[in-house]
Amino acid sequence: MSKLRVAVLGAKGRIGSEAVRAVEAAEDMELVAALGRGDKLETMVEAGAEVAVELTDPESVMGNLDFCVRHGIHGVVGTTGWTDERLARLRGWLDAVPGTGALIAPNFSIGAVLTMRFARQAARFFESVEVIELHHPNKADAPSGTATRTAQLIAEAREQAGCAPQPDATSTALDGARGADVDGVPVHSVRLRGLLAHQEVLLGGEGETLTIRHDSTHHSSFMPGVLLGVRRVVSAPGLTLGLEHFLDLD
Ligand SMILES: NC(=O)C1=CN([C@@H]2O[C@H](COP(=O)(O)OP(=O)(O)OC[C@H]3O[C@@H](n4cnc5c(N)ncnc54)[C@H](O)[C@@H]3O)[C@@H](O)[C@H]2O)C=CC1
Ligand SMILES: O=C(O)C1=N[C@H](C(=O)O)C[C@H](O)C1
Repeated sequence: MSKLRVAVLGAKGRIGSEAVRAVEAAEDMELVAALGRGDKLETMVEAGAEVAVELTDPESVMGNLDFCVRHGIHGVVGTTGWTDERLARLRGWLDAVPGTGALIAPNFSIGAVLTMRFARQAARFFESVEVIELHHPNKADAPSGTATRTAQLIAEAREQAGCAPQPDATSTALDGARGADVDGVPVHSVRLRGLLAHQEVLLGGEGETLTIRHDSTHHSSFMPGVLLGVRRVVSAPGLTLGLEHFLDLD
């Protein structure tokens, strides 16, 4: 069986270095390029990469994906900073190169994917819902990509179910006290030394609350999802948003 030829972009970063180790350890994959900032993307083409695992930063990701798609290299993308406009641009590039696929995974860990799924399921049954994400203080963006996606999924579910806007009688507040508003869902970001990646979804109704909490305590939590993405993206042309599409969830 021939091995999948994989490149990692952002190979010296916190998650990128873990991905390099995971790809090297996978029996069905060969790491053919491990690129850091300033390295030439052409190296991937010369090395015959079939899939690029993109783990850089929001400033770099679009240029890297543009290059990958133009060269028929599939993308498995964990980098954050996605907007509707960016997703539409990526879809356009993928449409122009039929057969090429890209997975955008706001979170590669199974627990985080399930948190998003459970939050979406629960959202319509409660009057109130807020998201708290907690990360290490070196994280560049806030809110996290996972929290943003979680809030979007909650908002979609509530809109489909015809839920009323959340009750909130706040009439005066310090800037930021009520968090960021993501499609009507308050999202609060904590940055704390000692943490890695954590999220709570708080749901409240009359006389009860439900808390869904997920903790990634090591970057290894993301690796089964990264490897699954690499294996599946080669036969999933176009844009796949969320690892859940590659998991057999109900
Ligand atoms: N989807 C997921 O499950 C996860 C996503 N992330 C996301 O991955 C991204 C990276 O996170 P960290 O590793 O913590 O950051 P980091 O800052 O430790 O690593 C990023 C690396 O990318 C490099 N880089 C920047 N531009 C580049 C370019 N054009 N080509 C090649 N390398 C380049 C940087 O020099 C750095 O070494 C962030 O957006 C983060 O939110 C992080 C963990 C899990
Ligand atoms: O920067 C991180 O660390 C993480 N980034 C992703 C995000 O923004 O959601 C995934 C995970 O939370 C870790």
